Amino acid sequence: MPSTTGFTLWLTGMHGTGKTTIAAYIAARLRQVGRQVETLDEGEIGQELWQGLGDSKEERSTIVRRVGYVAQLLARNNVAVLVPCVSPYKSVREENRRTIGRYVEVYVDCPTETLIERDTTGKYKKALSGEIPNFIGITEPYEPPTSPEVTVHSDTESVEDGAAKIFQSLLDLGYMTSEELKIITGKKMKANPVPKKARRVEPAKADKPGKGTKARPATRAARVAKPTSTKKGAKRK
Ligand SMILES: Nc1ncnc2c1ncn2[C@@H]1O[C@H](COP(=O)(O)OS(=O)(=O)O)[C@@H](OP(=O)(O)O)[C@H]1O
Ligand SMILES: Nc1ncnc2c1ncn2[C@@H]1O[C@H](COP(=O)(O)OP(=O)(O)O)[C@@H](O)[C@H]1O
Repeated sequence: MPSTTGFTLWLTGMHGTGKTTIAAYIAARLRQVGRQVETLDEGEIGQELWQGLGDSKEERSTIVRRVGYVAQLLARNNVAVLVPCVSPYKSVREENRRTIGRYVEVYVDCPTETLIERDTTGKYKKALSGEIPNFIGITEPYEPPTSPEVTVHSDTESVEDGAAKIFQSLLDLGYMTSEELKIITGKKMKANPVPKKARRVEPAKADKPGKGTKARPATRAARVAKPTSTKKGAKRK
């Protein structure tokens, strides 16, 4: 028996891709089977945990490490922790993967053009006009994961489709049981166990960008409207 039934489901992706929506869907279903669930939403917990921190690469990395630390504390105490967090830098996410353990990375992907069209919060408009400087995916690169456990394409897959892939991965990794998933999905899902050796814990070495690791600077978006200001270290808006 593992020493905890907790795990961390880390959803990374640009702002507006659907991380929070998918996390809320998963959280509700985990509660349905009696799981203790915490969602660490960077927007909500930010005021408490990183009040005053700005938007430089270093500060963003600190934020992601802090969220990772809290996730680790909760997950080792049987909590299913959901983390919808842009977390743009691959090296920091991999650092968290190593320290947190029982970690499942979900890359929520969506073309930048679609994000700009959706723009449910108006942040892309502000980023493109330069009102929000250093915006990830517009004026700052987003580094996509190379081999996440799950990739969800939120422009072509529904929330339910994305969640089904996530549940399958949780079953394969042994973090959820087929009984729990039968209650949630109404179907008998079969596990394709991931051998312990094949589980992704990357060695602690500096990241070299390789195939598929190219950062996404949203070049088209940047061409659409060049922001008027690129001030570093500005406060998060
Ligand atoms: N500069 C920059 N670049 C990219 N994304 C940014 C930036 N500033 C804020 N955000 C994202 O906006 C989401 C909500 O932000 P909030 O204003 O509620 O809070 S906060 O900025 O996290 O403090 C939240 O994203 P989601 O978690 O995807 O909703 C923030 O990460
Ligand atoms: N397949 C999908 N998965 C998730 N969200 C989607 C999808 N299709 C459209 N959306 C919409 O996109 C928006 C994503 O917002 P949100 O979940 O807050 O994103 P994020 O947390 O990544 O910033 C929501 O309005 C949601 O309804």
